[in-house]
Amino acid sequence: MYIGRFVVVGPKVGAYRVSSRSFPNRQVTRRGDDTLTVVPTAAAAETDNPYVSYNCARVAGDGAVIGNGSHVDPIAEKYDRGYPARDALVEALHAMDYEKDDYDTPRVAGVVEHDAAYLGVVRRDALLVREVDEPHLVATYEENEPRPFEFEPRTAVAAARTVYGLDFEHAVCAAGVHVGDGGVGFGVQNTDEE
Ligand SMILES: NC(=O)c1ncn([C@@H]2O[C@H](COP(=O)(O)O)[C@@H](O)[C@H]2O)c1NC=O
Repeated sequence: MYIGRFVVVGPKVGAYRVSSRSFPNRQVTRRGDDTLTVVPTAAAAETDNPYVSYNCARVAGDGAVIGNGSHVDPIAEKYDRGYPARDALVEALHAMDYEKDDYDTPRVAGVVEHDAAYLGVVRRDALLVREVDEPHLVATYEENEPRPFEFEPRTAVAAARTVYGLDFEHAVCAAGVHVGDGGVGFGVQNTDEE
């Protein structure tokens, strides 16, 4: 099954996976200490599609923000300025709305804190934002309603590796986050890594 891009978040651990039919030549790279970015690889054809490169994970507020597009930045900025995670998700997802592409692709996002997690999706027909106390998944296609999801990893690296390996089609790259007592850790899984 193809579900496109998706996030899985629970307290302490979360992950984001790029799955893509149209733009497979992409990877997650670190930008400084507090940001992960999706960028085209050298093999990628040039495109003016505005949705293929963006910050997919940022350290912010009491934890980390992940998501499938440029809305990650305003969510992180609001959350960092003191908005509760729920409100940062609602405001930024509502302001940016679903993507204006051929598929009306939803925007999905998650916030991971040490003791809580939040996820949201803005689609053509709905804006849903929810606090969760166990891991949940939401994706751009098919699985576009947040639902509980069994997710065992306990580190950022394991979270990235786990979502990359899930049995949904067209895996491209993935980012993991872990929010511990000592701060936020990131993990990355790209196609050419073991
Ligand atoms: N965030 C992303 O990495 C991303 N990659 C592709 N899209 C959008 O989704 C459309 C469909 O892409 P695909 O066929 O790869 O599922 C693309 O034309 C583009 O507008 C994206 N936008 C949202 O998921």
